Amino acid sequence: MRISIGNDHAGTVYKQKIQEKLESMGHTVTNYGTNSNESVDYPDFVHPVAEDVENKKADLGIIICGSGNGANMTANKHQGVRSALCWNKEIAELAREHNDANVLSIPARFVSEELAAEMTETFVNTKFEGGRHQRRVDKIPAKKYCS
Ligand SMILES: O=C(CO)[C@H](O)[C@H](O)[C@H](O)COP(=O)(O)O
Repeated sequence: MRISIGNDHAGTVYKQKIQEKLESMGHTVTNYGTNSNESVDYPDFVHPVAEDVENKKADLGIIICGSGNGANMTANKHQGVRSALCWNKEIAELAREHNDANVLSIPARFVSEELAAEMTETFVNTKFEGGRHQRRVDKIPAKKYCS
């Protein structure tokens, strides 16, 4: 898979570990940084990931900030992006199975590096179930209520 990844200063170490794991699994990773621990603004590093997913240049995105919320909010501003804030493997699995999430948002300051890597593996390896969930996912865009 083509996977784009972005993070702020809170997620640099986690990103490095996750990128290594994804590459060892055979995925092609595009890293938008930051690669430093110096304070930065998470939208600058999350928008490029969401744009790749929106424009189908990436199959999935991984975004990491301190709480996961700012990154998640940023990604979900993009058309066709369904970014899920996840804090355990079960939530990551459900985000794919039920919500067809295409971006995983990781709260680096609230999960261990090991759990972050495990959630990533689960997210990438889990398929959308479709069926009743497809109907619900189709209703997520707000325009469905405006037409
Ligand atoms: O969690 C975040 C956004 O949702 C960011 O990663 C920041 O870490 C958070 O806003 C805290 O910022 P700080 O400059 O590291 O104190």
